[in-house]
Amino acid sequence: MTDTKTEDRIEDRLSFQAEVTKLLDIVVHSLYSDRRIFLRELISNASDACDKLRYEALTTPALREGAEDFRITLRLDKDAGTIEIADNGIGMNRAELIDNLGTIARSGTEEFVKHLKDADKQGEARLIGQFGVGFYSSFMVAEQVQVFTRRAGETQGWHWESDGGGAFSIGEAEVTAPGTRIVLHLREDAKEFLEDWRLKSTVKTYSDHIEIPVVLLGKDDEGKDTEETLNEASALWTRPRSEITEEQYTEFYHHVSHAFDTPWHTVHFKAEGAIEYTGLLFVPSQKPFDLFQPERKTHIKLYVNRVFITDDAPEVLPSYLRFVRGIVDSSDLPLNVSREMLQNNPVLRKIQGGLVKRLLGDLKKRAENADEYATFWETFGAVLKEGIYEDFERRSDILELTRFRSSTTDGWVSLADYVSRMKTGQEEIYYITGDDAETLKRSPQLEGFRAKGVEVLLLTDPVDEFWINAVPDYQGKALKSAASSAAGLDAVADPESKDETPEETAPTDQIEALAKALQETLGDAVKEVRSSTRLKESPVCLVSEDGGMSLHLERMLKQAGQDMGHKPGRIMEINPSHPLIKGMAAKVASGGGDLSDLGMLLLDQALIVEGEAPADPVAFARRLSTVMTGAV
Ligand SMILES: Nc1ncnc2c1ncn2[C@@H]1O[C@H](COP(=O)(O)OP(=O)(O)OP(=O)(O)O)[C@@H](O)[C@H]1O
Repeated sequence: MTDTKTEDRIEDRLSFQAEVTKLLDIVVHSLYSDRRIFLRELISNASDACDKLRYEALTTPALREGAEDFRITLRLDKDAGTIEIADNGIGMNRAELIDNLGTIARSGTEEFVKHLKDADKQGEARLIGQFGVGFYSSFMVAEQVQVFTRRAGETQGWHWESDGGGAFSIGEAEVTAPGTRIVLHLREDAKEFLEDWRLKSTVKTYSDHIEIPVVLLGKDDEGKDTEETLNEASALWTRPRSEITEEQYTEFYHHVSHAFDTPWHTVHFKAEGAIEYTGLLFVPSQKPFDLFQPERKTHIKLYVNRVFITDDAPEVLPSYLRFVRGIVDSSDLPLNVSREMLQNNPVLRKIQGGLVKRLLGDLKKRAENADEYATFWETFGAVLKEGIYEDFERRSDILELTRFRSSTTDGWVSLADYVSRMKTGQEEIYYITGDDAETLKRSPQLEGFRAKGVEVLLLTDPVDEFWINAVPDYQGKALKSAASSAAGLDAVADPESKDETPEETAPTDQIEALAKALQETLGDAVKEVRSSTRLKESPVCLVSEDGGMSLHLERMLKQAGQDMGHKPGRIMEINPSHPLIKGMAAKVASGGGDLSDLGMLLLDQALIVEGEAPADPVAFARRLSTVMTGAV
């Protein structure tokens, strides 16, 4: 830290957090093709600052005086080449300035920036566009940015300044009233923003929905002060739907969500009845970056009579709908409701019920268009599925909305689709879990299913392992893992066209003897070795015990470093019609030879097919070499 003295002010010079420097570098070097968005970001921040003061004033009477007549003012100075954006909102003190304008507050963005490769600024920069860079977007147009601010309730004002390089300076300043004034010293190539018309049209395009007036201050020909309000200045959600354009909804979505995509779905409605509220909700078309963060936070802004209360009330929506953005405004909550009071609040719980019903109902309607719904499902399906085990009441609704990859068709299928084409004699809905649909489709456990043309749902999201066990059946048909020992296919009729003669199998007693010998060789690596009815081409596969943990879940837990505390009950199935197994069975029957190497190789082969490493890779390689040597 170095101290410099500017105009009687002692200024501290501080470095930006490394990620901010990186981000600024991208911002300055062509982050967006449309640079106008800096204005949207700054107006959005100013409006948030007013919302915050209005809320704090509800519980802190000392702040009440300044918490009215909110407005955001813009001033152009062509001679100085500056644009000023000022608000009379909450303001910032020194610590907040350093924190807010020196670091990246949002952990997801920070993580993302950390991983940005300098080499690919253009490509990755486009991605960060989804997150929004907020205040830092000023540096797209400004070579120097100054902030003058005073926190409501405090008397000391502060000055912050930076040229967007690695550092900023901060010092005391005289600021007459609470709020924030940002002065952008425009770059030569951004002077176009000094034109009134350019500024006005930008505000109209991007900030019309802001509830607080955005006022352009100026002078008329005689040098008298003028004021012109540039936006509609009424909360968008209070306007009739018919008067709101698609573009206005999208801009509002950008404002509330800090995202840049076009919403996949917009729902704007007024609930009337015992509890009244308005909802304006959006389903994004792109994944918000924090979707899989452990907090699983929802992001709905809660208003009471148009006063912003919080965007952090977990009760507004359940976690499995955390991808939804937007606002809810109710007059049935007390205006002085504190964030704490919102917990277990019965009114809010009812509102949540209404919102969930509405959203799931809308998804159901949108699901009628399979292609459109597929884009939603691919983006948010994994999150929505959490509701299957978290929201018992809505389980069946969510199950109806769930889509699956399938072993017999491309594209997405629903459970209803599956049931409608179940085979004669088939009583169960079969699924298999794993990391990747293509590999699952080819897995040996499914050979028998393939041979009988029985469809198997391919579950590849980690969450599938959890909900699937919570759902015993769908329309009375049990959900059964195709990779479990109990997946009996015997009842399912063979395909009519099946005319090839069945493969000759080894005699049952020989197979039993082989299974016993293998069991001895493999020890407790497997719980049981037994003859298979499912295998058609492969000699061997592993299956889990009926009702036991799936092999995939076992792997997931192992990768997550979780000790399962016991040896899993894996069962090795051998194919009695495979030449290798027949040969081994004959050898056991004739009492000849040591089969331990072959036995271990069989197990390792089954493990490899599962995507696992052989238990002892060195021993595996040695055994394989021995066998290969015998073959040359
Ligand atoms: N005009 C303002 N008045 C008061 N605080 C502000 C103002 N502008 C910015 N801030 C503070 O600085 C923080 C960082 O702003 P910034 O725009 O970078 O991010 P953000 O608004 O939180 O999110 P996003 O990056 O999506 O815009 C804000 O969260 C807010 O606390």
